[in-house]
This record gives sequence, structure tokens and C-alpha cells, in this order.
Amino acid sequence: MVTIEQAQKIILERVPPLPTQRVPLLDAAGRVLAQDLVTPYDFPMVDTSAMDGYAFCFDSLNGEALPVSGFLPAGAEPTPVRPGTAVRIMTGAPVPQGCDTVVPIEETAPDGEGIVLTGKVRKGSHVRKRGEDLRRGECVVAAGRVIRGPEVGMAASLGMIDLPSYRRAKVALLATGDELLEMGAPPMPGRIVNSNSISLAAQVITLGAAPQFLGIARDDLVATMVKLRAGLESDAVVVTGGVSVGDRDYVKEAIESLGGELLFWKVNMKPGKPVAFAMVGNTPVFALPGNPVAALVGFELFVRPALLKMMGHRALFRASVRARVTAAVANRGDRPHLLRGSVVAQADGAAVTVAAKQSSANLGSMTGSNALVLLPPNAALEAGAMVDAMLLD
Ligand SMILES: Nc1nc2c(c(=O)[nH]1)N[C@H]1C(S)=C(S)[C@@H](COP(=O)(O)OP(=O)(O)OC[C@H]3O[C@@H](n4cnc5c(N)ncnc54)[C@H](O)[C@@H]3O)O[C@H]1N2
Ligand code: MOO
Repeated sequence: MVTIEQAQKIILERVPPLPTQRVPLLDAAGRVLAQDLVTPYDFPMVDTSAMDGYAFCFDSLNGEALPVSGFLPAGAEPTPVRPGTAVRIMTGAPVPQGCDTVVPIEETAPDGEGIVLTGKVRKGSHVRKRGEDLRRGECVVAAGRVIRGPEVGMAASLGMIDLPSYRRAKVALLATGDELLEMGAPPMPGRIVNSNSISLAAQVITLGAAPQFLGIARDDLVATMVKLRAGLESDAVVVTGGVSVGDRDYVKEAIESLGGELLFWKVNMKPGKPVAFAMVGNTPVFALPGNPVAALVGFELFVRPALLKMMGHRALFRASVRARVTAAVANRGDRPHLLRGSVVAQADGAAVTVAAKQSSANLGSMTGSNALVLLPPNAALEAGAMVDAMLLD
């Protein structure tokens, strides 16, 4: 049996990064940038007005009214401006030759055919200088950053239509168990609906990866091997159920019969002790327990960091906050217990309320929760004690 940290280390040492590819900007959103994005241009490309106002040469001011010689909206071609005159200019228009200063409309007053300046003016004011925002050759987004709205916007502003990014992991999901019913079937005594595959698929999508459903394998070695082999076409396989010590738990045997290298089985934690991890060729295979909460907790701790690493992410683990428990909690078992709870921000810091029912078969302990609190064996905490709560969203 390994610890949570040992299991994570073994997994992260083995999972390979996925290939990178250039993809259209919208498809790149949510992926990780594979190469530094470098601007081939200065931005702004020319000195540009930052205000709707008037542009002129500061040194030609002589206290007299300035005749206005033209109008320059954004997008128009600028023509040179004679010293001692001003041009009406709009925000975003290039500052024309002969001008170095802009005053906003509100700081001027009309005077015959021209204007007078009503406020104090500084030379060069309200002009965004060429290269002030970005310098040619500068890295504007570093490799390893997650691509979001601002990053695709930046790429578009450089004239690009695609970005080099890591591939989305294709994650095959296999459920095992004779008791399982297909989704949509009414649950009945002794039979349960396969909820794990859809739960895990939703988590996979949230990470920016792509789920692929392998369906349900009956409790039979050959049936499990056939489905598992189909999953090896994907970038990773996640199996649920059939990984404990039961007479019909065939998952480990199926992995090994396909030539897989079993790297660990059983992690010292609750829920989710019977977790196995294997490499079958280059494909990581995660065998999670069938209990729905154990499967989701196993996904959080082991599958999520692995998929993130494969997809080029640098931050692989969830953030934690120090939080006050709102009621006494205890772990009477001999395994570290990951309690599901709900963290809220309060005036005096974060508080976490641990779900009342913590059975690993009870999805209800997770549906209302947004955090996991690790309680060591035999720990007993009073209300108000401080814990680390790992935030799940
Ligand atoms: N003698 C022992 N028995 C068990 C041990 C043990 O150490 N010794 N460990 C227990 C723990 S802890 C867990 S967790 C479970 C995990 O067992 P398996 O991974 O083999 O899972 P199954 O037995 O196939 O299923 C457990 C449970 O989960 C339900 N299930 C299975 N698949 C799904 C699915 N796709 N969707 C929803 N629910 C599913 C299944 O019906 C069972 O109720 O083993 C303990 N036993
Ligand atoms: O590890 Mo199991 O999830 O305690 O039931």
C-alpha cells in the first residue's frame, strides 16, 4: 500500500506529455500554449491618440488660439499638420507628422475657426507612444500558460489565426460490473445505474480533455480485456469497479494479461483505497474503485494531475485554504480520511462544514461539497479547529 503522495509521484513520473499542434484560436481556448508567443511588431505600431481631442506641436504654442486644419478619425490616413495649427483627432487615430501632443475636447473651448486651451498642457500628453505597450521581439504570452480570452485576443491582435498548443487528452472511460444498468434505466433492487462513467466524463470535460465511452464490461476477464484493449487507442484509460479483492474483480488481471505494468495497487486513504495504476505500453490506465465517491476522489487526486501534466499544464494540484471546522469532526478509522465539505468565506476567514454522511457509496456527500479535508487516522477536532481544505472548484 502506498501513500497519496507516493502514488501521485509514481503517476507523474510515468505519464508522457501529449504532442503539440497548431489549432484555430477558438479551439485553442482552454488548452496550454506550447511555445512562447512573440510579437513581431511594436504596439502601438505608431504614436496614437489616447483621447478624443486636438493634436498639435507643443513647441509651436504661443498663447494664441489654434486654427483647426482638419479632422482625423480612427482608421483615417493622417496627413502632416503645419506648426501653429491643430487637427481634431479621435481616440485610436495615429498622431500625424508635425504633432506631438493631444488635449482632450473637455480641456478646450471654441474660438472662431479654432480653439483655445482651457487647462494646463504637458508636452506629449495623451499620446500612446509607438512600442509603449509591446516591443517587437517581446514574449507576450509564455509557453505553459493556459489559453483564455485575453491570450486568444492577443494572438488575434498580432494577426494570427491559430496557436501552437497541447492536444486535448482523449480519456476512455470503462465501467465494470454485472449489477450495472445503462444510463436512463430505472434503478431497481440489486441493480444500479452506471453513474460513474458520466460523472467522470463531466470531470474530464471540465479539465479541457475529451471523454470517450467504452461502455460497461461484464464481470468476466475476457470481456474486461476486450473493452480495455479498445481503450488503449486513447491517451488514458479510467476504469471503475472490479479493483478490490472480490471473486469477480478482474481489472488488475485484465491489465496484466494485456502486458500492462502494474505500478501500484491500494493507496492508504478513505475513500478510494483500492486504486491501481498501470502503464500498458505508453497508455496510463487508472483503475478506480466502483463506489461513486471513491471513484471521484480517486479521479481528483490521481487522474486529474496526470491529465493536466499530459496536456502541458504546470499547476497540477488544487489550491487549499485554511478553514475553521464549523462542528467537531473525528476519524475513527486507520486510514487518512478525505472528508467532503463545503467551504464558505466569512468575515473572520474561511469556514468548512463537513457533510454529515460520509459513506463512499453516497454521492450526496459530494453533490453539495466544494472541498476535501484530510483527517489523519484517530484525529478528533473540536468545532473551530483549523484545517487545510482542498478546493474542488
Ligand atoms: N474484502 C474486502 N472488500 C472490500 C474492500 C477490501 O479491502 N476488502 N474494499 C472496499 C472498498 S474500500 C471499496 S472502495 C470497494 C471497491 O471495490 P471495487 O472497486 O472492486 O468496486 P465494485 O465492487 O465493483 O463496486 C463497489 C460499489 O460501487 C458500485 N459501482 C460500481 N461501478 C459503478 C458505476 N459504474 N456506477 C455507479 N456505481 C458503481 C457497485 O455497485 C458497488 O456498490 O470494495 C470494498 N470491498
Ligand atoms: O476506499 Mo472505499 O472507498 O472506503 O469504500
